[in-house]
Amino acid sequence: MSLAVESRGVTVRVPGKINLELVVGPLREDSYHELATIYHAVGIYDYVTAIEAESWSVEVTGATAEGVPANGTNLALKAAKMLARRFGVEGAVALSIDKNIPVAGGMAGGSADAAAALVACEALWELQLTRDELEPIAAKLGSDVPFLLHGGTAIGSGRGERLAPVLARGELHWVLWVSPEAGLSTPQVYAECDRLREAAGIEVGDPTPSGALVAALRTMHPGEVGAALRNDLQEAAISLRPVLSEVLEAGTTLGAQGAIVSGSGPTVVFLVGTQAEAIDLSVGLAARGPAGDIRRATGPVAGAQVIQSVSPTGPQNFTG
Ligand SMILES: C[C@](O)(CO)[C@H](O)COP(=O)(O)OP(=O)(O)OC[C@H]1O[C@@H](n2ccc(N)nc2=O)[C@H](O)[C@@H]1O
Ligand SMILES: Nc1ncnc2c1ncn2[C@@H]1O[C@H](COP(=O)(O)OP(=O)(O)OP(=O)(O)O)[C@@H](O)[C@H]1O
Repeated sequence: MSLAVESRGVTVRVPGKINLELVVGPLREDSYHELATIYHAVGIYDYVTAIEAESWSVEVTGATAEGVPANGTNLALKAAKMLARRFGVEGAVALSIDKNIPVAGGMAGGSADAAAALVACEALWELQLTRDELEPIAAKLGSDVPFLLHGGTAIGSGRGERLAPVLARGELHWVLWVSPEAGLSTPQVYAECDRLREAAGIEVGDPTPSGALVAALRTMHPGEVGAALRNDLQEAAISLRPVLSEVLEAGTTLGAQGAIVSGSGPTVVFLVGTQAEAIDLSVGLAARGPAGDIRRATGPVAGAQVIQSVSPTGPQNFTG
């Protein structure tokens, strides 16, 4: 995307995330669940451009734009306004979002756009803030937003907003099954998880990340990482969307080394060993799996990054 030269603007690229591990603890008094999660940013991107403007606005285009609000409820616009309020910025911005991350798909697309809007506006307004300094505002916008500021692979605790880096060298190859139906609501999936636990008489304690996954991430061996994937919301997502169990089974039968629902779903992700295996699995799933959009991505990738900045003196491009 390129900007008109007469306007000052910044474009940020931001990835979606999956949760390699999502251990859901008890419901807290503030209505959030205590979590132990391992976030992993994957190379499916939204692009958020912030241009100096007289009044606040947002427009949404791109492959997955349908259903995304182009008004004050858009999380990216909320993020830009919150940053302006916090630092006494008087101007406004016109945001445009080029959307490719599945919507309500469990890949934190709205959170990604919010993180991107913070990074874009911070650069546009020359606030000189570090990512760590943006984190408290990010956490107010949503539990997943701080992670999308950083990307990579990281442990999340608290309600998911407290981050610690994980040593993960190398690259993982993923095949994604994206639901052709509407997405799932995150609060509904958490509520279904509570309901299923209550019905089964299951009481959970404080969540802790499993050593097995952290150890597997040190070698990045796909068989070991695949065997250690865990998502406590998976059963709830399947309960609300039964086709997901067929999707998981189809990918496993076709040779995936790991198969898991992403976050609150309904996107399903499969881990394979190489790019060639990813192509083979995509072809097999498209031919024999339940109907869905099949995509490929690698991870980990960086979080929100400025890729272009335009001023009256001309554009400046950044690699990323
Ligand atoms: C499913 C995940 O994507 C896994 O990373 C996140 O936990 C959801 O993160 P998010 O979409 O940024 O969620 P938020 O916007 O903070 O919260 C939306 C709703 O999800 C539920 N929620 C979220 C996070 C959490 N730790 N416990 C919860 O129960 C709550 O009902 C909350 O009202
Ligand atoms: N910029 C945005 N992009 C996508 N959805 C947005 C945005 N702003 C607000 N929304 C609203 O948020 C809802 C959830 O969208 P999102 O794509 O973030 O879900 P998700 O990927 O399941 O989230 P998570 O994985 O963080 O639980 C959408 O249905 C939409 O109404």
